[in-house]
Amino acid sequence: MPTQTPSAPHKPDFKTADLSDRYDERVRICDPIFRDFGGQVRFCGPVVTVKCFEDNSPVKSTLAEPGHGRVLVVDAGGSMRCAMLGDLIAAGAVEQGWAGVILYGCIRDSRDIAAMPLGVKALGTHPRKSHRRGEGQRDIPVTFAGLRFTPGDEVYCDEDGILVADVPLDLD
Ligand SMILES: O=C([O-])CC(=O)C(=O)O
Repeated sequence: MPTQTPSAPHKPDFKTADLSDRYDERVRICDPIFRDFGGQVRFCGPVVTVKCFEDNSPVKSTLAEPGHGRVLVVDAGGSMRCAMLGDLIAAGAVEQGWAGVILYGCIRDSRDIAAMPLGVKALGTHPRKSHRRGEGQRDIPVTFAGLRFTPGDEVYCDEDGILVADVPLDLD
């Protein structure tokens, strides 16, 4: 067993395809609009949500908190006009033990983020940073890519996509 720091997310073995077959109508599946940018493609954990548009203040502040293996789901309105996550915030998320980020928007510093042990699913990349005016909401249900994410849902991500359940799934 590799040694993990206390805050490092547990990395379970699963395939979303198998979970879809096994749990069928008990799980919801995201429209396939995301690309993988993180060094960790398979990740899962309880959902924390933020909603913000071209202002990444709540992304930065939330990922600076202890992650406890959770996944930050960001409804950034699908903006393709700036990046809501870059290498510094992502490195902080790794440090704090977040399992990953699902971002309905763009990232930057993608080469650096690809080398980090963090799951990152996003729409694309953009060189420009976002505003930071302290605007946005946290811990509310968010809807994008055909799915509603509610804080406390469990999300499962891999190369094939994003699957959401109301309760943790038995992965054995
Ligand atoms: O600071 C930002 O807004 C995004 C960024 O570039 C980083 O996280 O390094």
